[in-house]
Amino acid sequence: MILQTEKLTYKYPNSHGHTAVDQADISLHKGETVGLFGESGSGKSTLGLILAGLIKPTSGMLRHNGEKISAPYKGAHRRGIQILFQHPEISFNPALILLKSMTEPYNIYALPYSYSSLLEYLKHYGLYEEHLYRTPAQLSGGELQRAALARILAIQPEVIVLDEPTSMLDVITQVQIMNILKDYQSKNNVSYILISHNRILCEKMCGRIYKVENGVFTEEYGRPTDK
Ligand SMILES: Nc1ncnc2c1ncn2[C@@H]1O[C@H](COP(=O)(O)OP(=O)(O)OP(=O)(O)O)[C@@H](O)[C@H]1O
Repeated sequence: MILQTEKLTYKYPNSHGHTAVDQADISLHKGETVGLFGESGSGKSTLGLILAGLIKPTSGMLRHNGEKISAPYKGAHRRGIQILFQHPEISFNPALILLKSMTEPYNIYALPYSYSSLLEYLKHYGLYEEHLYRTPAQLSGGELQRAALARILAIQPEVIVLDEPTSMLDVITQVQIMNILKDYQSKNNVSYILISHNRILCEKMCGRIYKVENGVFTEEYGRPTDK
């Protein structure tokens, strides 16, 4: 089991007692895609933020590869669990050109790269030299989301939380992103948590689905994946 939660609970400090995530028991295996499906406000993104180590649960426990972890993650946990947001701007410093943002993970994790290897790598994401000298505001939503994904995959995480990764994109870019994710998973055995209010997408991508209603996560079995 790569990720497991036990009675994970979260109440926002200003929420007057409302429980955003209510004793969630979630499990994720290596190479698996699990869906979190539910209406707006049901608690999906909050659980995603907890799993990614960006907020600390009010109570409950989270394990990564059997080891108890708590935010902010460090070392292998930090590198191993990543999140792709619906709005990729969140992940980029607005003042930096893309070249600076793209080299960041290589520098943080001391991974080898060269300018030409970076250019070659980015080609697979439909990004070219011309894009590297623009700031996030000078890139389209689709380009920025592909850059966000390229940046995450460069560090070879074990788990990626995909929080509505395609809902702001046109259909062609949606398909591109989903194909990159599927292809990467088949080669690297990465695990995904797919957060979506789109039942069809969840059923297409996920082996298992948790239905989310008012903070309560209930496991359902979706159709087998078509990987
Ligand atoms: N920063 C915050 N402060 C207080 N309450 C919040 C905050 N963020 C979310 N909430 C509340 O927590 C609950 C769960 O929100 P969450 O964003 O996790 O839902 P969601 O299922 O991801 O919704 P969506 O599909 O619209 O993104 C909602 O009632 C929401 O209003």
